[in-house]
Amino acid sequence: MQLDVELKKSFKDFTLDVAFSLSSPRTGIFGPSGSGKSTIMNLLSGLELPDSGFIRLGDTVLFDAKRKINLKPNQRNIGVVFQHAHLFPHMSVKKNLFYGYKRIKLENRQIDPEGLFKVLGITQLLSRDVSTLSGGERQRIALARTVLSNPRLILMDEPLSALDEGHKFQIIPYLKNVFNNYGIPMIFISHSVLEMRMMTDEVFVIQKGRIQRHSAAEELVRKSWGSGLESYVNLINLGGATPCKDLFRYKWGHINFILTEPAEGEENLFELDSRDILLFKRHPEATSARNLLQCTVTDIYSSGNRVRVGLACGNEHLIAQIVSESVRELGIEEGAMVVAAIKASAFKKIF
Ligand SMILES: Nc1ncnc2c1ncn2[C@@H]1O[C@H](COP(=O)(O)OP(=O)(O)OP(=O)(O)O)[C@@H](O)[C@H]1O
Repeated sequence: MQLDVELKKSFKDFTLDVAFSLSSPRTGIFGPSGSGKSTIMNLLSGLELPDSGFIRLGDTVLFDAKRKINLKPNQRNIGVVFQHAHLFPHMSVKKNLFYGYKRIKLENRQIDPEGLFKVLGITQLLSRDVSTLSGGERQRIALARTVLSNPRLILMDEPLSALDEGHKFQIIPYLKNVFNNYGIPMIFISHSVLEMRMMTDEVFVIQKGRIQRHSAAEELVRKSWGSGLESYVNLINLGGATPCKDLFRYKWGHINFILTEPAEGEENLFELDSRDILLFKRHPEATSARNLLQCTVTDIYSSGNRVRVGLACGNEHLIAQIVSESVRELGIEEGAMVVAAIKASAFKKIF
C-alpha cells in the first residue's frame, strides 16, 4: 500500500506543512507535544480539512485541494484507534463490536470476527459490560472494532499513552498479532521512543509542524539522547529456554545466553539496559557475569561524558553505555574487539 501526502493546515498559532510517502507498512510519527502529530491523523482520516495539498492512498485520491476532491471520513476506509477507546458504555463488548460491523456492506465483511477475537485474546470478554474492562482490554476491543471494518490503513493516535507501563507491554503483542495476521498497514503516533521501536520500522520525526527527519526506528532510538531516556534499552527476542542448573539457557543466534528468568512459551521479549553491559579489552580471568561475548565495536555515539557503543556479536547487535573515560582507557574505536560481560539477572522480561 502506498500513501502519498502533501498537506498544509494553519490554526491561529500553528502551521503544519508536511510532505511524505510511506514506504514501510509499520510507520511511526514521533514528536513532542504540540508538534502536529494528531493534526496529521485528523487530516488523513478526514476529521479536519487541509488548507491545501493532497492525500493519495494506493490509487484512491482521498483529498486534493486543486481538484476539489475531499472524501468523507466514512468513504476513506481508514480506521482510527485513539488514546482512549471510545466505546458505548451502556452496551456489552459484543454489542459494541457488532454495532458497526452490521452496518458494513456484506462484500466488505472480509474479517472473520471469531478469528480476530482469538488474535486479540478477547473471546472471553464478549459478554462483559464495557464498564468492567481494564484500560488495556478496552483498547483491544477498540482495535477489534476498527479491524472489523476492514480498513486499508489503521491510524493509531497514542493508543498506549493512557495505559500504565504494565498494561502497555501486555497490549503490544496483541497489536503486533493483528498486524502479522491481517497485514493492515498502520501509522503509529507516539512521543515514546520505546513504543516507536516496538511498533514501527520507520519513523518520521516531526517538530513544530515540519518533518525534521525520516529514519529507521532503531536509528531513532540509538540516537535519542535528548528524548529523556536515561539509557538505551536493548530489546532481545528469545525463544524457549532449557534449564541449566538453577538458571536458564536461551539461544540468541549462535550465542547462548544464561538468564535467571524462565521462559513462558516460545517467544520471550527481554530488555537489557545498555548500562548493564560491561566491556573488557580481553577475556576476564574470573567474573560473576554468566555471559561473556566476543564482540566487534560497530558505532560510537557520545553525549557529554556518556558514550553508547554499538556491538556486533556474530549477526546480533547490542548497545552498551559506558563513560568516555572508559572509552579512552580501553582504546575503544570502530572495529576494535571487546568482550561484553552481562549478568544473568540483567535481562528483564517484558512479555
Ligand atoms: N482545532 C484547532 N484549533 C486551533 N489550534 C489547534 C487545533 N488543533 C490543533 N491545534 C494546535 O496545533 C498544534 C498541534 O496540535 P496537535 O494536537 O496536532 O499536536 P500533537 O503533536 O498531537 O500533540 P500531543 O502529543 O500533545 O497530542 C497545537 O499547538 C494545538 O494547540
